[in-house]
Amino acid sequence: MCHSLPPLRGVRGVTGRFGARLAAAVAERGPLCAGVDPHPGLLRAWDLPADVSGLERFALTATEAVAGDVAVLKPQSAFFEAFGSAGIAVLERVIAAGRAAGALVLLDVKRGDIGSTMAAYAAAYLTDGAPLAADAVTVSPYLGFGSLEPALTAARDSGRGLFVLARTSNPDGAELQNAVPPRGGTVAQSIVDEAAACNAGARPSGDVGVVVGATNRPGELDLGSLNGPILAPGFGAQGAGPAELARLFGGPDGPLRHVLPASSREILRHGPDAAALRAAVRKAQDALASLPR
Ligand SMILES: O=c1ccn([C@@H]2O[C@H](COP(=O)(O)O)[C@@H](O)[C@H]2O)c(=O)[nH]1
Repeated sequence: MCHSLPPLRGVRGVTGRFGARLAAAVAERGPLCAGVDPHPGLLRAWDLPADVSGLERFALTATEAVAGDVAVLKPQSAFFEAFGSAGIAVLERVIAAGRAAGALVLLDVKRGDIGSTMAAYAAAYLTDGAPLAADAVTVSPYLGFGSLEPALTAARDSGRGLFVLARTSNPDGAELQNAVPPRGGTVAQSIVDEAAACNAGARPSGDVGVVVGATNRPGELDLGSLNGPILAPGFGAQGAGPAELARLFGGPDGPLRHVLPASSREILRHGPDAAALRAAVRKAQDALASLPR
């Protein structure tokens, strides 16, 4: 797919590309990706009302507490969308506050549609000046990797990134993602290979990442040629720790240095106290520092 993209328009230098910006942020702050997931249960635990004022207090408190310490902040769009337009307005503020604090904001929206509609999603999330423009978004390739072309082009032309769902952290993903297509391999591997083609030759890393759950079994995927970031949700509340990350991504030629372990509830449950939230981030970062990169 990437071989057929039009040439880069050249509006940004190498330092403006997402892969380069991410590598610099990880070098400075470590690989942890902190999630902002305003679950109704967490709002209750923080003693906040289950309305948009509670959403706003929760999301901005979490963002202001942690965004200055992590390379990547990942708001989960679904929890904001649940409150309609007022929730989206809060999400816009979270994106702005996360970026102002120096984090790269990865908006977890998992969008995927036919190409013409995908172009509208690309305009919404990957275009300078759009109210919901983030540094990167999650996308679903399950309408065909080629359907992502408008997002791939928009991301590349604007210095943004994509994280393509490959082998997700939920147990239900296995049946579809480990299915074997007629040409062999697995569906998930074919997605990794398509992303790798987009990243070929990029230094220090490409702009097209994949999502591979930290909860998955080792040996299912060959990530050696990806040359791009790997978002690994499932670290923390879903049960994966540093040992699981090392088993899944470690080893002499393993892609551990490209991995962004993502944790939401395990950090957020320590709020609303900002110092406690920051301490939870530090604890996760310390645990990750023990991994070879
Ligand atoms: O495969 C995937 C893809 C995305 N997610 C998202 O990550 C967070 C995980 O939250 P935790 O509280 O750390 O479990 C959440 O926003 C998911 O939608 C994922 O879990 N798995």
